Amino acid sequence: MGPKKGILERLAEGVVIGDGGFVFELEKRGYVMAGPWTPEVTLEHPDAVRELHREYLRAGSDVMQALTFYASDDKLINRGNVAGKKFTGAAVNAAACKIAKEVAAEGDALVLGGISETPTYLSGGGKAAVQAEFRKQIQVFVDHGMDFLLCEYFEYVEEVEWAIEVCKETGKPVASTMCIGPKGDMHGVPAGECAVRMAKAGADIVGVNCHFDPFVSLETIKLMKAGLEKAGLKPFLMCQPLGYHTPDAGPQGFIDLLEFPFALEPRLCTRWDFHKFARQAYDLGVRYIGGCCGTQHHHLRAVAEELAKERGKTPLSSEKHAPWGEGLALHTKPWVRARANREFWENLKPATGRPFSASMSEPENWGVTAGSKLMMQHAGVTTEAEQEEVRRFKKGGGKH
Ligand code: MET
Ligand SMILES: [Zn+2]
Repeated sequence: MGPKKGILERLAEGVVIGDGGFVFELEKRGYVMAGPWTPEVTLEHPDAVRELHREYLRAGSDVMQALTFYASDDKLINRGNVAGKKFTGAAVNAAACKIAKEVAAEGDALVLGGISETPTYLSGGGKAAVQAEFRKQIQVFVDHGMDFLLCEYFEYVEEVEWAIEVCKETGKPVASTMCIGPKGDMHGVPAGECAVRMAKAGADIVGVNCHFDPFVSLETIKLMKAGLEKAGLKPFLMCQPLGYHTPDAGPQGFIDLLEFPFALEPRLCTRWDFHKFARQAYDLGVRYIGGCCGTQHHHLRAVAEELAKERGKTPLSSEKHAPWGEGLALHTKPWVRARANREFWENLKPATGRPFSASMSEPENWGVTAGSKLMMQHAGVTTEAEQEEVRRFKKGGGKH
């Protein structure tokens, strides 16, 4: 085998599959604490991290993203290091890089080092202080020869511009995803403008991660794409959404849902939702497709199976998963065998099994929030005239 193809080459040739949600999955498995969400697990339980990388590789993931989320010193020291631990960003990040490289070598995957928003920025620290935090992390990625860099989970475009600037100093390809929805960043900068600013700062790949479901995230990508086209910019597009449905979320996404983070399971997307997402993302021109919080092995495998033709290969774990549920043809019960087909799974509207489960956690907002259009469609309000009526009703404080 010759040298590995780089990320930009792979994106130019076809579609790249990202990874799933590490901190969320490892929280459920007992290795990460919800609240700080910091990844000391790379030092405390490296095997748990290694196993999750392997699961994603088996699902078709082309990139082993080192588990470096929130591993800046300012975050670890002030809001991480649970139970008196004294791990530094450098130590956590170095361990993460080592594990990612080890598993990547078991396949043909690239390795990626990522930085995310900092408490220093959120508490009003200036550019120099914020960039100093990033520089420490990025030095570790350079020392470990990571293939490319990612700025992910930024709520403010100004901070991600500073992040991209530091990443560019390395000469490595840079990807950049903000955790924003169709309403834009937390200062109200529109999504299209955020994309343009990320690209102008030098990002080769731009898009969104986290905070919103696959379909709301694609709405944001559409706005980003329109902004980029208008500005004559052509970075690759990237989308790593939640594995949860969030049509009722406001501008800050799932963080504000009452179920965040411990009762989101009834909102979990199915693998069939991810088939649909992968197709829509691909058709929209998104070439880097993965997942964030809540996404698991089977979501990524669904992306890889949906795009098997485009990629010219199926994931390793398809060995145990016939397309569209066809493995059920071997079931002993005839009524289950009847579900061994695409039509059945594509058209199924899964129940929650909870007699008092509302479809929206804050149904009173359903005409006015980010995904309101989708919510209305779910609720059967399909024509533009009906939707307008709902909007008017909601704006009038519910008075008809
Ligand atoms: C809260 S977003 C977390 C992103 C990170 N890549 C992870 O999956 O853990
Ligand atoms: Zn996430």
